[in-house]
Parts: sequence; C-alpha cells; structure tokens
Amino acid sequence: MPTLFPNTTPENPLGLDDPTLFIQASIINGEHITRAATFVVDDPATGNSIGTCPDMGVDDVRTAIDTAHSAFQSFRATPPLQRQAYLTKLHSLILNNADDLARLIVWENGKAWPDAVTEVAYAASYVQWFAGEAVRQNGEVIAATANRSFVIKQPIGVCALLVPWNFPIGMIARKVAPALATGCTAVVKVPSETPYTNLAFVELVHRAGVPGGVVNVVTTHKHLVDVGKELTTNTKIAKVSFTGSTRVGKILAGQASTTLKKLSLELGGNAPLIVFEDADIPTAVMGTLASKFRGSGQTCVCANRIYVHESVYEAFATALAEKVKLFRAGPGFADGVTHGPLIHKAAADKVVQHIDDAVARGARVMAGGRKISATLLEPTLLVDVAPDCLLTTEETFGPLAALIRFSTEDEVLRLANASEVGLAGYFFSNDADRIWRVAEVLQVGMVGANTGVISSALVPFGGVKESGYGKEGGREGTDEYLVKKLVVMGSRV
Ligand SMILES: NC(=O)c1ccc[n+]([C@@H]2O[C@H](COP(=O)([O-])OP(=O)(O)OC[C@H]3O[C@@H](n4cnc5c(N)ncnc54)[C@H](O)[C@@H]3O)[C@@H](O)[C@H]2O)c1
Ligand SMILES: O=CCCC(=O)O
Repeated sequence: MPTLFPNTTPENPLGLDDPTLFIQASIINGEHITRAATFVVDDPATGNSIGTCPDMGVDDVRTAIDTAHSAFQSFRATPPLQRQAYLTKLHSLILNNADDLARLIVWENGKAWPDAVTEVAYAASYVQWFAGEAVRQNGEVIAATANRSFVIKQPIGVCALLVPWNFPIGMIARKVAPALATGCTAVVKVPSETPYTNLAFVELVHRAGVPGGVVNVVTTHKHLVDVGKELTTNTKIAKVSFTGSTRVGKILAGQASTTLKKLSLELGGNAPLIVFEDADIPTAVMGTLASKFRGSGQTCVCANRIYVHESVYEAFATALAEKVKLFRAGPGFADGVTHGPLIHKAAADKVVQHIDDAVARGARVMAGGRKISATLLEPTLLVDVAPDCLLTTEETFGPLAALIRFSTEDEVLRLANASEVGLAGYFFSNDADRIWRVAEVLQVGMVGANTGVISSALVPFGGVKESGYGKEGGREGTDEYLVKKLVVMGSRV
C-alpha cells in the first residue's frame, strides 16, 4: 500500500483525521440536507465510488436562494471588523485541517498529494487576503462642486457562485472570501465531480461563526442545466460568478442577461509560452514546467502552445525532456507521485487525441507519451510540432507540452495572439526592451515574463477576449461583490 494512503475504515471511509468533514449532503441555512435521489462521486484514480450526494433540483435551489436572500438582510450590516474576524478564524481552520482538505482533494480530483497540499495553502491565502480587505472598503468624497458628493460601497446582494472541479478548494475560497468580506451572501453550485472539498470548506465557514444561511451549497448532477438556469435568472440573485469552460460561460451569460446581473466569468485559456533566443534556458525550463504541468495540466492558466526560437530549440527541448522524464505519474496518494490522473476518461482521451493529431502531422514524442490507465497519462513532451495542429486551437487541459519552432518576434506574436481566448501568456527573454514590448502586445489578461507562476491572492486574476471578464484576488477582488452608490448632498438655499 502506498505510504500516503489514508487509514480507511468502514466508519471513516476516506481516512480523515476529522471524519465529520466528509459531508454527503447539500448545506442550506447551515443544515445538512439529503434527498432520496443521489449521484455518485468517483475516485479518478480507480473509477471506484467514494460516496454520494443529493441530486438537488430547481425547488431546492429556490429554497437556497430564498435562504441566502433572507440572510442578506442582516448580514449586509455586519461590522467590517466582525467579517474580518470570521475570515481570520476561517483561515486558521483551513490551516488546522489542511491534511484532511488535501485528502479530500486527492480522493475526488485525483491530483498528486504535493499538489493538493499546495492548493490548500493557496486557498488559505485568499481567505487571509480578503480578511484584510474586509476593513478597507472605503468610499470617496468628491468636493469639486457646489454640492458635496460621496461614493459609498455597498454589498451587491445574493451571489450565485459556480465553481469548477480543477481546484476543489482554491476556487470556492476566492469567491466566498470576497463575498463574506463585503457582506454578501451566497448560493454555491458545486461540481458533481468534486463536491466534498467544497462542502468541507463551507462546514469550516460555519465553524468560523458565520451564521447559517449566509453561504449555502447546492449539489446537483442530473438537474445541472435547470439549476444553472435558476441561479442565473432568479430575480433575488444579484451577481453570478462562474469559473469553467467558455462554452458554459456563454450559456450562463446569455441567461443572466435577461435580468442584467453583474457577472464575473473566468473561462478557458489557451496560453502561449514563448522562449526567445535571448532567454536564460534553465529559467525558461523551470517556468515551463511550473506553468504547464500544475494539476496534471488541468489549469486554465497552463501553457498550451509552447513556441521556441529555432536557435535555442534543441538546447531547450533537451533540458526540458530531462526534467519531464523525472516526473512520476500515478495515483495521487502514492509516495513519490508528482502527477495524478485526469478528472475523467474523456479528459484523458482528449489529450491522446491531441498527441495523435500532432504526431500524424510530424511531431515526435521526446518524453512520456504512454497512457497508463483510462485516466492516467505520462507527462509528455512533443517536439517538431506543426503550428496548425489541434492543440493550437483547442485547450488540451492535460499533461502535454508541445514545442513549436519560430524564427522572428513578429511571427511568434502573430501566432500567440491568433486565439479567441486570452487568459494568460508567458515568455522568457533577457532583453529589457523586449520584455516591455512583448508584455504590452500579448492579448491576455495576465503575463508571466521570465516566470511560469503568476497566480497569487495579492494580484488580480482574470482574462480578456473569450476568457471572460472580472478579476478575482488583489485589490480588485472585492469590487466584483460591491456596488458603488453616489450620494449628492446639497446645501441650504
Ligand atoms: N477556467 C477553469 O478553471 C476551468 C475549469 C474547469 C474546466 N475548464 C474548461 O472546461 C473544459 C472541460 O471541462 P468540463 O468537461 O468540466 O467542462 P464543462 O463545460 O462541461 O463544464 C464546466 C463547468 O460548468 C458546469 N456546467 C456545465 N453546464 C452547466 C450549466 N448549463 N449550468 C451551470 N453550470 C454548468 C459544470 O458542472 C462544470 O463545473 C476544459 O477543457 C477547460 O477548458 C476550465
Ligand atoms: O484554473 C483556474 C485557476 C488557476 C489559478 O488560480 O492559478
């Protein structure tokens, strides 16, 4: 048995230190709600069931929305220092339960243990950041007219938060924390692939003292489309925040337009990564590994198209291959495993399709390339990849690094910007003029110049083009949950 595998028993099937964090229910008004109809949650490493969750429908989601709406009437007036105290407590609860949260992530998402531990710390950092922001939501006084004008910031209301499966605690943390910081309430629709980490997070929200009804969780599978529609059309919802695919983002935006809700959409990416001829190769290699292979490549900011200048192509490919060959794919709990399985078979099949398509157009496998099981793939490096193969137009969302040769800066910037989406872009260069020039020309919301790591709670995360709009994290992170109101104060005539 691998050494990190939790100590499971029939009473504690996921082997948690605190088995009460394994919640097979929705959470409405602070209560665990079950239903006769359920769906099964699988372990991506084995395909075995790890539990069930209630399959909630439209009536249930309406109840959750009504509950959040009623809770908003008092929560909106919670003093900022109290909201900060909730978030500070939540931050320490996340850290105190970090091992169990990481276990839940590995069980349902599949990612390797070190990746899961890193995600828990990443989620905690958003809670910590927004604890600070809770007391900094000040308005403005404008004294330039005969009348005095004030801009005050107020919580927008009930938020529908739709979170993805690829960061089972990171994404709920960076949506719920700013909602709490600003005095909003929420209904969270969790993905059917990874409900349990989300549910444990909300359990900790309640243990931190946040009143029941402020954060509610709906689990659903069969009724996903109807539940999504209700969350984006119900008149008691003021704001919708979604992280997921561009395809679904467009559906939700269309639905939300009927009542003109405020929207944040963090959608698909197809990040270009460019290694210029003047790059420091070891830095470029480490940056590429960090950007490309995080979460087995299932990250919206993962490099997807890797363009390497012809003069450094062989050196870069050789150095990258050496590192990729050191990776070990396997079940997330196995000791020494660096990369876990993909979320489901269809995700793995898509990566194989991208490899096969590139190879059919002349690419060569330089590292990895083997499908180990239905969901598990070796981290793979392809060289001599044609600039017009499938992976250049479709996000792979898997552990495949594909190196495409280029000759000139103009050519590579044209290729990099030839995409409908624009979330992140990366490049490596030691030329200061080029760093500014390329950073300004790339049509993306976030640029990594000489780094493959751009995400942090302290900076604004978000894209342009069909990668969506709105920012999460940074000073801008609370703006999404606030409305600015103008108050003009006249004087006696
Ligand atoms: N931006 C991200 O972080 C992110 C996360 C996950 C997936 N993705 C993208 O999605 C692609 C495929 O992943 P997938 O198969 O999970 O994508 P998908 O398009 O099937 O679903 C994405 C998410 O939207 C939800 N969803 C789907 N239909 C919905 C509806 N009608 N109403 C409300 N919610 C709905 C799903 O539960 C899931 O959480 C990936 O290749 C990647 O491009 C992006
Ligand atoms: O995949 C979505 C989020 C990725 C990140 O926060 O870096």
